[in-house]
Amino acid sequence: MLTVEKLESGYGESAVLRGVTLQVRPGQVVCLLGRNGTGKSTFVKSVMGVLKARGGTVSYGGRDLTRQAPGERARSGIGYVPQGREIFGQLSVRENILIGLEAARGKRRGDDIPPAAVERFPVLPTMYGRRGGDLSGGQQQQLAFARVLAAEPELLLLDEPCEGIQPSIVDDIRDVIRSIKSDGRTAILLVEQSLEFVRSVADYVYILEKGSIAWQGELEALDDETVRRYLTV
Ligand SMILES: Nc1ncnc2c1ncn2[C@@H]1O[C@H](COP(=O)(O)OP(=O)(O)OP(=O)(O)O)[C@@H](O)[C@H]1O
Repeated sequence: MLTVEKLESGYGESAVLRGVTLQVRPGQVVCLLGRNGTGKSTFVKSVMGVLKARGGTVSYGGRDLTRQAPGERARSGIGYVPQGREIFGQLSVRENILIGLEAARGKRRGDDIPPAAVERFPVLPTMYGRRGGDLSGGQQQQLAFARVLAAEPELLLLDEPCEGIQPSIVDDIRDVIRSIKSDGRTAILLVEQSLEFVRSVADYVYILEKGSIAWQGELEALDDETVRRYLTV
């Protein structure tokens, strides 16, 4: 469903991605690993179109999205939870979710939050009136998920969703990812540092090094030697 071919991207003079090819199939959980600074976030941003690709192609469901704006990609069914969550701190929890819905569907249809947004986060409806900025880190991460799940995406891009979050909430996020996976309607491309977390959710793994894919394979093939070679710091 998502096919990225020979993607090149970077900032100013510096080239970060030098021809990255990756695929995500329907319902799959694909993890992108790599040491710090290898370009994992750059990759996800380029897939979403937040950062312009300098070469290569991004296609989704057979459509070439390479030159589409992020909003267009969202309307095609791609949901993005950025690193650092990017909650609107001054807006209420309800507004944060409705804005996600509006962004993905073009315009707002009333003020109803669809059940799909919050069914996995029972705490959120009890906080609809609170400011996003007043939530804890873990609650903000749940809100960031709810904001994209509201539009029922077919592909979810998750950039380090467990970063800076306490262990009990990490377990909750793992449960959410597993529940999305078992529904089988939404594929996930996950950037994650914790190998233990990756082992508990992934189907397929790609490892980035020096701007290109150094290793790829089924989760079961990710052995200690590969981890030492490409991931140990
Ligand atoms: N806005 C930016 N402007 C210039 N350089 C950037 C910018 N964002 C990232 N970089 C550089 O691009 C490279 C890749 O960064 P990126 O954040 O994609 O890596 P990452 O693999 O996601 O790292 P981490 O695991 O630390 O989040 C790094 O050298 C980083 O310093």
